[in-house]
Amino acid sequence: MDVSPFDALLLVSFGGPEHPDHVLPFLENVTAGRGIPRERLEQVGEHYHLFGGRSPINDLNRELIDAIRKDFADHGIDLPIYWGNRNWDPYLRDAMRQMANDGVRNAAYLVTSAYSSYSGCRQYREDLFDAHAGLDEVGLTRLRLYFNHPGFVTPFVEATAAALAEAPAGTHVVFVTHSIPTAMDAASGGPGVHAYRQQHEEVARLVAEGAGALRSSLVYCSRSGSPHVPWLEPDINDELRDLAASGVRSVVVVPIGFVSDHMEVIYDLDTEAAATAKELGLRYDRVDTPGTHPAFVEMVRGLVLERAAVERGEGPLRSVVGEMPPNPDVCPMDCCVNLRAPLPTVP
Ligand SMILES: CC1=C(CCC(=O)O)c2cc3nc(cc4[nH]c(cc5[nH]c(cc1n2)c(C)c5CCC(=O)O)c(CCC(=O)O)c4C)C(CCC(=O)O)=C3C
Ligand SMILES: [Fe+2]
Repeated sequence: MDVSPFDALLLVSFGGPEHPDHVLPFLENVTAGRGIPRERLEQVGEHYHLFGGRSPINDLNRELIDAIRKDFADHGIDLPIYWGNRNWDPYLRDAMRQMANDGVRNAAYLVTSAYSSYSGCRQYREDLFDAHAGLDEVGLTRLRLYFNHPGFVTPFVEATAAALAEAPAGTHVVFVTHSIPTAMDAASGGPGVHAYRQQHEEVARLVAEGAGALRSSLVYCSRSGSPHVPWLEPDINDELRDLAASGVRSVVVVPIGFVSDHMEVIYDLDTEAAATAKELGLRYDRVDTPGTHPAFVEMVRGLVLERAAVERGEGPLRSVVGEMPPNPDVCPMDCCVNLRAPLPTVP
C-alpha cells in the first residue's frame, strides 16, 4: 500500500450553501461571468429554499471523506485528507493554504465529477490554478476521471438490478445526467470529440447490460442558460411524457451523471421529475448514486495507489470496465476548452 510520493489527498468538489442567507451568494459564485438569466438564479434559489436553504452536497462530502479516512486506516495508508470547493466554503484556496501550512508537498487530488466536460473537469483545474497561486511548494497531481472505473459503475449496476427486481414487467430504465450546452459537449475531450456524451452512452450501456435492463434511454436534466443556446436533450420530463404516451407504466431512474445525492438529484429528479411521473400515472423509482458505497470508496484508494505507482515510474494495472480506455492521467492541452477563452489550469 505504497502511496509515495504523495503526502496528502485533496478532495475537490462543487460546494453548496448550508444556510438560507448563503443561497444567493453561492449562486452568484457559481454563475459569475456566465450570463445565466436572473430569473433562472431565483428559480434555482427556490430549489434550495425548499430544502431549508441547505444543499446536501457538503454533508455528502464529509461522509465520503470519513469513509475514505476509515478505508485508508483499515489498509494501513497514512495519508491526510483535505477538502476544498470551487463555489462555497470550504474553498479550494483555504484548502491549499492549509496544505501549505501543514507542509504538504505533493498532493493527489480527486474531483467529485466522473466525466469529461468544461464544467466537470477543466473548470475545476482552472479554479485550482487560481487557488494554487503563490503556493508553488505544494504539488498537485490529478487522479484520472473515473466514469468507467468499476468502483463507479458497480454501485449503479447493483442498485439498478435491485430496483428492477422490484419493478413490474415492462419497466423502462431512464439513465439521466446533467445537461450541458451542445458546444460544451462537442469540446469535451478535445475539439469535436463529444467525450461527455460518449462516456455517458458507455456507462448507460454497461449499467443496462449489467443490470439486465430490457429497455432504456439516456436523457438529461438541470438545463439552464439562455433558451437560444442548444443544450443536450431530451429533458427527462419530456422523456417521461413520451414514454407514458407510448404505453410505459413504470420507470427506474438511474442518475449516472452524479456521484452523490446532491441538489440536482433531490430536486430536479426526486421533486420535479417525480411530480411529472405522478401526473402521468407512471410508477417512479430512483436508484442511489455511488455516495459512500464500499466499491466507490475502494476506487478512491485504487486511484491513489495507481497514480502513485505511475509517479514512481512503475506501470500499474488500471482498473477499467467496458470498451473505452482508462482516461489519461493528464488531460491534453485542448481538452474541454471553454469556448470563451482558455484560462490557465493545473495539469
Ligand atoms: C456537468 C455538470 C455537473 C456534473 C459534474 C460535477 O459534479 O461537477 C454539475 C454539477 C453540479 N452543479 C451544481 C449546481 C449548479 N450548477 C449550475 C449551473 C451549471 N451546471 C452545469 C454543468 C454541470 N453541473 C452547467 C453547464 C451550468 C450552467 C452554466 C455554468 O454555470 O457553468 C448552477 C447555476 C444555476 C443553474 O443554472 O442551474 C448551480 C447552482 C451542483 C451543486 C448541487 C448542490 O448544491 O447540491 C453540482 C454538483
Ligand atoms: Fe451544475
